[in-house]
Parts: sequence; structure tokens; C-alpha cells
Amino acid sequence: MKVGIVGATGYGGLELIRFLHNHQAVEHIDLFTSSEEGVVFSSKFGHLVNIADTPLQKIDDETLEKFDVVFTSTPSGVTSELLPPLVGKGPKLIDLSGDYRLKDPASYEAWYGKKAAPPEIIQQSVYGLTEWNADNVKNASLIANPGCYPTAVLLSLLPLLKEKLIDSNFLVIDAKSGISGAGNKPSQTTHFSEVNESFSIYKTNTHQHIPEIEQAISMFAGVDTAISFNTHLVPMTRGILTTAYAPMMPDVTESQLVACLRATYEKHPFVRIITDVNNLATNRVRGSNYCDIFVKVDSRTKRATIVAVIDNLVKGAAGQAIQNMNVQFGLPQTTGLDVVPFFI
Ligand SMILES: NC(=O)C1=CN([C@@H]2O[C@H](COP(=O)(O)OP(=O)(O)OC[C@H]3O[C@@H](n4cnc5c(N)ncnc54)[C@H](OP(=O)(O)O)[C@@H]3O)[C@@H](O)[C@H]2O)C=CC1
Ligand SMILES: CC(=O)N[C@@H](CCC(=O)OP(=O)(O)O)C(=O)O
Repeated sequence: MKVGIVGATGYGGLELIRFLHNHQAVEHIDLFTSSEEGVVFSSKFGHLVNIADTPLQKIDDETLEKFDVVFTSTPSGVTSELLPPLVGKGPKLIDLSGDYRLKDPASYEAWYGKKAAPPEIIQQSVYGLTEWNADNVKNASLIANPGCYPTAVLLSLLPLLKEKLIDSNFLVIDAKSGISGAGNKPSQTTHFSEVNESFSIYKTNTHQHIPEIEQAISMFAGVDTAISFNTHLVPMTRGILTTAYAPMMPDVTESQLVACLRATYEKHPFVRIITDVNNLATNRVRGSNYCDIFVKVDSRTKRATIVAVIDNLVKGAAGQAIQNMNVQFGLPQTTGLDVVPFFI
């Protein structure tokens, strides 16, 4: 299989290279850039000497058409223009940005503040939350890979919402991310001296993942809801931890919640249900495609605390994108992704 990566120099792109290099079905990888045409990749990223010594290529429709798969890992607002001419032309397109996730173009424009992709192309895109949408992913020509926060939130909440074990009306979700979630472009808010020894909230009640989470809850659990969702920046490189608080439906017990999660993900290799809270942490999934989920009921308030951890760059981005590619090509989902977390 021949693979092209647009946005290869970014964090998502680098993670795609790390996993695809060891992928048994991938025979060739070409790397594309909007700003550094001709630069030998490994001269920029020394850890890839003898691994990716190819020059970065100019992004060009005719060249991209010749690949079996094209991953786009670019800032929002890029693929809404780049991908439409390529849809249906040959390559499977897997977009890591938010440009094709929201089905309503007006919603995209309101939350992202950018022009939406053409509506007819958005309609063709398939939301790539692999564990919940593999049947559609299989035949998709354009995949909208989920956002990092939505991946953790949805994997942990969807089973419980679908089975009506928790109340969808009062969902409060508190999420924290490492700095790599903001990409490789330096900024005032991600500068070391601003984030080190500090912990902050950002995009209060306005995060662009709110409509994505609500849309997927409607799509996969069949309930329309408005969530309270806030995001925080943690002074670490990788990792996301999301904590959701949800009222229990009458007479539901903690063991029912655990049983529901276990039953849902029994046959899904990347989702693990954790019962000892001491084993739940971002370093338990770091560098891997796992999503670990923990649930505990507060018997005083009759609310459930539902926690998920992922590596934002892997299950939250490149790993899930490759998992989707595996489904599209009829390969085991774990192909190229069967790695042990870094831990330390
Ligand atoms: N970081 C994360 O944890 C996650 C990120 N995402 C999403 O994935 C996408 C990529 O994220 P990430 O890798 O972190 O971002 P980065 O900012 O690290 O990298 C993006 C890359 O896109 C390329 N690029 C920039 N502008 C353009 C353009 N106009 N046309 C084509 N290419 C361009 C740049 O490479 P060059 O200059 O060489 O072209 C750059 O290296 C984003 O949409 C992000 O929101 C999704 C989930 C998680
Ligand atoms: C820490 C940090 O800044 N994280 C980013 C991650 C979101 C992301 O990757 O967004 P899209 O894919 O939806 O564009 C954020 O909160 O905006």
C-alpha cells in the first residue's frame, strides 16, 4: 500500500510516520509540505535518519491521486479546500482535522470561525470513531477522524447513554490535555515559561469539540443533549484525561455500569476497563492506541464519575486514523498499532 501524508512535519504527521513505518501492509510513504518543499525530512527530524530520508514534496492534487491512502494532518480550514477534488478519485482520504466532522456547515462556521467544506462533501464523510462506526468506515472514501477530547469522552459515555444507565440531561465533563494537543506552532499560551508549574482552563464553554460530542451522542446513543464541557491545559507533553459527572438512572448500580462497559468493548482490543483507580493515568496509555476507562458511583449524590485516558497524539489522532485505515483495507485493527505504552 502506498501512503501520502500531508502535514507530515506536524505532531500528528510525525506520529503517523512512527506507526506506519512498522506497518506490514505499507510499502511506501511520501511526505508533503506547504512550506518546506525539497527539505530532506530526516535533516529536520534527526530521530528519523535512515528511516525517513526522503525530501518533502509540494502538495499537488495529481500527485496525491496516485496513493492508496492520503492522511491529512493539517490545521482546520485547510482540507475543506484541499480534499474536495480528491474525493472519489482513488485514494482513501483520512482527515485528522475538524473540517469534516460536523455535518452542519453552519455549526462548523460558528464553532471554528472558518468557512465550511462544501456540504455535499461533508455529507459523504464518515465519522471515524472506529469502535462505534466500523461498518461505515469500511466503505468510506473520506474519513473525518474524531477530535482528541471527543474520542475519550465518547468512548467512555456512549455505552452508558445508549443503555440509558445514566441521565443524558445533566452531563458535566471536565477535560485536561497535555500541550502537544495544541500542535507544533509556538504561541504565548503554550510557551514553556507560561505553562510550566501552571494549570489553566481555556475556551470556557466555547470549545469546538462541544458540537462534535453532542452530534456523536445523538448519532450513536440516539439522545439529543446539551453538555457542559470544559478544557484545561496541563504542563505535560502528551495525554488527555476526561472526567464526566452524570446522574444515575433510578435503581442502576455501579456494577451495571461496569458490566455495560465491559460488554460493549469485549471484542475491542484498544479499550480497557480499569477497576483499580491507581492503574488509571495518562502514563498508562502514553505512546499507545489504548483508551482506558474507569467508573465509580458516588452513593451520596447518586452520580457516576466516568473517567477516560488516552494519548492525544495516538488514540486521539494518528493511532485512530491508522485503525480506520486498517478497517478500510480489511486488516486486523491492531495492525501496526500493537505497541506497549511507554509508561515511564
Ligand atoms: N495535536 C493533537 O493532539 C491533535 C490534533 N488534531 C488535529 O490534527 C491536525 C494536525 O494537528 P497537529 O499535528 O497537532 O498540528 P501541527 O500544527 O503540529 O501540524 C500541522 C502541520 O500542517 C501543515 N500545514 C500548516 N498550514 C498548512 C496549509 N495551509 N496547507 C497544508 N499544510 C499546512 C504544517 O506543515 P508544513 O508547514 O510542512 O506544511 C504543520 O506541520 C489539526 O487539525 C489538529 O486540530 C486532532 C487530534 C489531536
Ligand atoms: C491543548 C489544545 O490546545 N488542544 C487542542 C486540541 C483540539 C484539536 O486538535 O482540535 P481539532 O482537531 O478539533 O481542530 C484544543 O483544545 O483546541
